[in-house]
Amino acid sequence: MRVHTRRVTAGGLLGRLPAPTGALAWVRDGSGLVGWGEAARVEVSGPDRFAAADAWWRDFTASLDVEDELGVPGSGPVAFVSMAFADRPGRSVLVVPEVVVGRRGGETWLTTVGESEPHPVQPVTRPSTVRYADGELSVTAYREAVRAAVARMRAGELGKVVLAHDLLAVADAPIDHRFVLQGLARRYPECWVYAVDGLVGATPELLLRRSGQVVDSRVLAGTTWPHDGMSDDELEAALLSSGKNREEHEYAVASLADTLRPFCATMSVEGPSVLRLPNVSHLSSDVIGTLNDSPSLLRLGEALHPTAAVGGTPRADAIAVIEELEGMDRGRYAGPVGWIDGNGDGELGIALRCAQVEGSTARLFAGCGLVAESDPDSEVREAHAKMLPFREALEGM
Ligand SMILES: C=C(O[C@H]1C=CC=C(C(=O)O)[C@@H]1O)C(=O)O
Repeated sequence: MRVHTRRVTAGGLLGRLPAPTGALAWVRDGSGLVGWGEAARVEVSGPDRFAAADAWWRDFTASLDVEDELGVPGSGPVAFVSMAFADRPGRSVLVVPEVVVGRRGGETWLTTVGESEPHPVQPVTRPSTVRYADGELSVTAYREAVRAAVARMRAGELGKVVLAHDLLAVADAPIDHRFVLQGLARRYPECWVYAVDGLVGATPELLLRRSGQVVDSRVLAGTTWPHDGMSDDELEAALLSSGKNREEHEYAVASLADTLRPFCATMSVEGPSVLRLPNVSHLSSDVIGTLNDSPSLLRLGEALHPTAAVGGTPRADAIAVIEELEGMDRGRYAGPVGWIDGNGDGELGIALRCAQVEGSTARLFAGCGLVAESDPDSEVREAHAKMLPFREALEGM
């Protein structure tokens, strides 16, 4: 199959997506990648899903006839990736678009894969009404699950666990993924706005980016949101001095850094500082490293997932508590999402602040990191605040 990348004149990315569904995107503040059409796709599952996806991608790219004028990360063959959170059940997806448009550092490129059919551009539509209903885990059941998890941490069974719940949004017409993506991009330029196989969202958290030998990650955990008339500066100061939030954050940083360190010749951690978003603020740390070998981004993602930003500490105990107390299938929420290229480079975020969109229904997810000091009512409010980006984008606010 022939793959051809060439420079094109600059222009927006999300505005190029031709159809209401099937959008592929990974865009932050106007830069990134969008794609459409499917030249190839693979679905994998189980504990070996990363290895299976990696092997498939290596075989697929080895068979390609590539002409790439740029030779930068994201030019040449690209697959959009969305991995299931859990080993089972779960369906992970890699999609190779027929057409990719990429943009970084003032350069814009277009890649075609195989014989691409023309994709007529359809107008973007918005729903006129949206109704909400409980998902698999209602808000009240979530509060009880949080209470039970906190009791276990107070009894010393584990240090941290992240519990999530879901919410159904039902629109009066099939949801146009581009409408949601554009709304998210407008309000959350600091986030990576993404869409892969119907999972649509805007994540502030980068699991790992690999550009040659350099890797970096943005770890988030510990959250506040506007309340009690506090100013942004007061909220920030309270977050930085909160023992409970710092503990949550330290677990998340340690889980990422301790796993990444053996792959690196050098590694440094900076933080925490505060990342301010319109709906919430997070404690945020940046981890930067130089690899001592050349593992692909997918194999690195396999080692790192799930960090304690979405799982917990110890990891295996936290996964068992999540399975027992959430009792729902997270699907691809909280799994790695992003893109990889033919050199094993790419970007994997953590699929947060998202929904699985099917027809006129969206299943929204949000979770909260819990430690022994957590208060169930506050965690319910925090999860609500984390669902606002998707809700507002869907409602056109
Ligand atoms: C699990 C989520 O957020 C994670 C990322 C940032 C802060 C978090 C927290 O403070 O609980 C969570 O660990 C989610 O948005 O669903």
